[in-house]
Amino acid sequence: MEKEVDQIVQWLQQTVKNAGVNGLVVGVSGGIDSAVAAHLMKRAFPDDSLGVMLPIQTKSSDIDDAKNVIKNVGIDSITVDLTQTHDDMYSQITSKLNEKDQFNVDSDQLAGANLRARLRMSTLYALAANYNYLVVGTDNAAEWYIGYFTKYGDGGADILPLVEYTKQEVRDMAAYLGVPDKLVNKVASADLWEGQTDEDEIGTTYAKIDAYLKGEKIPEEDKKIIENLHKSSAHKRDPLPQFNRSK
Ligand SMILES: Nc1ncnc2c1ncn2[C@@H]1O[C@H](COP(=O)(O)OP(=O)(O)OC[C@H]2O[C@@H]([n+]3cccc(C(=O)O)c3)[C@H](O)[C@@H]2O)[C@@H](O)[C@H]1O
Ligand SMILES: Nc1ncnc2c1ncn2[C@@H]1O[C@H](COP(=O)(O)OP(=O)(O)OP(=O)(O)O)[C@@H](O)[C@H]1O
Ligand SMILES: [Mg+2]
Repeated sequence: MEKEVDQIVQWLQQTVKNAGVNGLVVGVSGGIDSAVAAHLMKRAFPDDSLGVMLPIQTKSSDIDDAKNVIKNVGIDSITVDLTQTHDDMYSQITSKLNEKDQFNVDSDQLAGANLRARLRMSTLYALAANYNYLVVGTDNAAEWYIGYFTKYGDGGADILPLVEYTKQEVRDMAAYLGVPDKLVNKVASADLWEGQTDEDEIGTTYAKIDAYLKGEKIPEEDKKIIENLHKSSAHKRDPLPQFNRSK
């Protein structure tokens, strides 16, 4: 693990150097992925790493977890509460749709949820520009493979240090980096709506997705879920479709 961590840290340093910027910024949610990212960043750039807490109607226990991550890592931090901004924007959008009698209740939960992720992304980019930093995305291999992220939301980032690590590998790395057990074993949640958990929404478990990615045999039903999600989220990983004049 020590070697893996050293390699990621060196890669972070090299990538920042190649980009001609000063350091790195990440959103810290109180979840495991951003805790690991923050630790790695602190190792790479002790004086040029920023952890940002971006609550949007966030539970106080998650805010406490995020504060503890900031404290344990010893990283510089900023909190920008986006609750009011989100509520204003969301109500403007829905009231305009209601005026036209075109508000789609069925898509509402996800549309509102993705708005949160995109507001967080916008805030991180504003801070990145201020400090001349890059935005660190926290997607792991499982999330990336099935497209479990908001396009241009948490998926909108400059670099992805954890994208080749399974969820379990991220947990193992967290334990090595000294993240408290409580967080290492915390149920993964995107914090996009009350009571949301990743595994409930996805319909399979991280353990099964990790196993699938390692080429191990998993139940047919889970394999189908994973393969369907991978296929339907290809547009999030591929380059943008561009009209080609010469064809
Ligand atoms: N074939 C295609 N080619 C090009 N673009 C295509 C497309 N199909 C849809 N699109 C576009 O993509 C949009 C749908 O993608 P997107 O907006 O991402 O939305 P979607 O994939 O529907 O939802 C995001 C998922 O990621 C989860 N999430 C989000 C944020 C954080 C986390 C977390 O773990 O923390 C998890 C969230 O709970 C939800 O399950 C469509 O509205 C459309 O604009
Ligand atoms: N309240 C928040 N404040 C700051 N950043 C956030 C917040 N919620 C989500 N994010 C950002 O969005 C990323 C994606 O969320 P995701 O839930 O996948 O990761 P996590 O919370 O770090 O770990 P886990 O998946 O175990 O919950 C986070 O890693 C973080 O960078
Ligand atoms: Mg989370």
